[in-house]
Amino acid sequence: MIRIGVPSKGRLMEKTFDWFGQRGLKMTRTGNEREYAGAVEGADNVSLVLLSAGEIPRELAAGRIDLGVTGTDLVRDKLANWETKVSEVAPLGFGHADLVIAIPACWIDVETLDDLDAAASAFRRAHGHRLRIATKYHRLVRDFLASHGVADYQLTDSQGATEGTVKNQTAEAIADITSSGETLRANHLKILSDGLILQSQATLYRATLSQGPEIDALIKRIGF
Ligand SMILES: Nc1ncnc2c1ncn2[C@@H]1O[C@H](COP(=O)(O)OP(=O)(O)OP(=O)(O)O)[C@@H](O)[C@H]1O
Ligand SMILES: O=P(O)(O)OC[C@H]1O[C@H](OP(=O)(O)OP(=O)(O)O)[C@H](O)[C@@H]1O
Repeated sequence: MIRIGVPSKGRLMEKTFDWFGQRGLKMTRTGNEREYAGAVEGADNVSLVLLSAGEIPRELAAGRIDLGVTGTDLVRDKLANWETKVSEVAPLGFGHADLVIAIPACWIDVETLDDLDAAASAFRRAHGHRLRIATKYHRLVRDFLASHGVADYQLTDSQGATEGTVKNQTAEAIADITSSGETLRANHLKILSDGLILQSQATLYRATLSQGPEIDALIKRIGF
């Protein structure tokens, strides 16, 4: 049995169902609207596993699902050496979002990562602790800042409503995804001019642990 992991709710689930539907695999949720159960028509031996988008990278890495749809941001953040654990079958053309670093719009002297580095050192001298950046993307943010020479900061974990942490005074800056930019604007935040960490989109991945002619044939059948 080939197991395909798909986000269990919202726009990502609906668009993923549409995407597979256009390629001859009809996916549906079964049971009542709160039950996380699904079915696939149009191919034998394929089962649908509805999962949180954030858990799909781990399930792929463990080989508990053979194929999975989730954002490139989540795969790259949750899996160390992600290229060894999964391979990209196809970008799906939806779920676009940019992972960015944003700071208070009122910090008029801070526009770039170099400015942030200087502001972080000044912040530490003035406050006795490091400037806090709130995010759920720990690996991606750490790697990005290290590669740009920014070191005088600390990450604060934020699993949601991250843009609110600055107003709530639990962080001075944030790293989060944005698409329309409205949430950043509404929370009086601005993106650093060189603060784009990653452009993400929903992507179909194959688990490295899942090899074999059955999966090759299914991937070929959907056109890849
Ligand atoms: N506003 C948005 N516009 C476009 N894509 C988005 C947006 N918000 C989130 N995404 C993308 O959707 C994917 C899932 O995001 P997220 O983990 O926040 O989903 P969720 O529905 O909250 O999942 P969970 O079930 O884990 O709570 C990520 O890859 C992310 O980049
Ligand atoms: O640029 P925008 O179009 O305003 O979209 C960006 C927002 O969308 C996501 O939040 P989501 O609604 O998924 O909730 P979350 O805070 O739980 O992540 C993301 O975390 C931003 O907060």
